[in-house]
Amino acid sequence: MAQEGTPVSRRLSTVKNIIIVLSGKGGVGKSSVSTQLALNLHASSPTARVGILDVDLTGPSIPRMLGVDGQGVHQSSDGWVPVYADGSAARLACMSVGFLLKNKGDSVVWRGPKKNGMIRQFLSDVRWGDLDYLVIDTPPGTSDEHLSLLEHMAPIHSRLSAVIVTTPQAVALMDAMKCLSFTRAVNLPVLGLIENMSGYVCPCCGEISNVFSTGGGEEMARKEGLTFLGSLPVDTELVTLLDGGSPEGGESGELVTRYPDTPSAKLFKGILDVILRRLAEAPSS
Ligand SMILES: Nc1ncnc2c1ncn2[C@@H]1O[C@H](COP(=O)(O)OP(=O)(O)OP(=O)(O)O)[C@@H](O)[C@H]1O
Ligand code: SF4
Repeated sequence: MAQEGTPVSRRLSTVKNIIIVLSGKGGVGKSSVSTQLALNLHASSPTARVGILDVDLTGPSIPRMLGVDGQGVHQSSDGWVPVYADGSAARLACMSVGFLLKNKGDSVVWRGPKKNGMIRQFLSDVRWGDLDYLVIDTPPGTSDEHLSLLEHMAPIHSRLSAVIVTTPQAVALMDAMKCLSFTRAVNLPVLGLIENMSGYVCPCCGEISNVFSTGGGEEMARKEGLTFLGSLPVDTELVTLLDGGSPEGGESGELVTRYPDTPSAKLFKGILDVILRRLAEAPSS
C-alpha cells in the first residue's frame, strides 16, 4: 500500500491502535496516567499486547514508574528490542530515552533537530512486534516533540487518537484547553479527558475526600463536547508504587502484580471501559 511506504509506517503496521497521552501543564500526572493506561490495557485480556513509548525526552519517567529503570535496551539485527515490564510474559513492552542514558538522573539537552531524529528512530527502529495498543507518553504542552510525532505518523493518522490529562485547578484547565486546540488544529481525534488528582483517597479508610476542587475537568469536557473519561484521586498507594522503585530498578513484573490492589486500579477500570468503547467507535485504518 502506498500509505505504508515510510520506515515509520512499515514498522508500525503491526500496531492496531496508537493512543497519545497529552497534558497542557507539567506535573498533572500524564506519565502516571500513561503507565496506568498501559497496565490496564495489558490486564484487559490474557492475550493483549501493549507497548508504551516515552517521548518525554528531557524528563523520561516511564522506566522508573514501570520499575524497569535499571534495565537497558539492546540492538538486534531488526532494531531495538524493548524492555518488557511484565517479565517473561513479554506482553508489556517499553521504550524510553531513559534506557539510553549512561547514568540514571542524567538529563538530555537536545535541540529540535536531534529530538526529531530521536523520535523518528523510536518510531521506526523499535521491534515492537504485533501490538494491540501503543501508548505514547509525551512532554507537557505542545512542543517540537508533538509535531515530530504527528509528522512521522501522518501516513497512519487513522490509527491515532489522544487522551488529555488535567487536574481540576483553573490554571491546569486553561492549559488543557490549549492542548485541546492543538488536537483540533492537527485533526487528532480525542478519546476523552481524565481529571487526575481529583480529591484524595484516605490511607486509613479508603474514603475519597474532596480536599481540593474537583469537577473542573468534567465541566470542561461537557462544554467542549468531549467525552469525560473519569476522575482519579490522589492515591498514596499509587505514588508509593510508581515512585518508590529501588535504586537499582525494580523486578520486572512486580508492578504488574501489585498495581491491581491499589484504589486507583479499581477506578481506572471504569476509565478503560470508556476508552475501549470509544476506540471501537472510531474508524480504523
Ligand atoms: N493520582 C495520583 N495520586 C498520587 N500521586 C500521583 C497521582 N498522579 C500522579 N502522581 C504523582 O505525581 C507526580 C507527577 O506525576 P507525573 O510524573 O505522572 O506527571 P507528569 O504530568 O507526567 O509530569 P511531567 O510534567 O514531568 O511530564 C509523580 O510523583 C506521580 O507519581
Ligand atoms: S476519611 Fe477522614 S475521617 Fe475517615 S479515616 Fe480518613 S482521615 Fe479519618
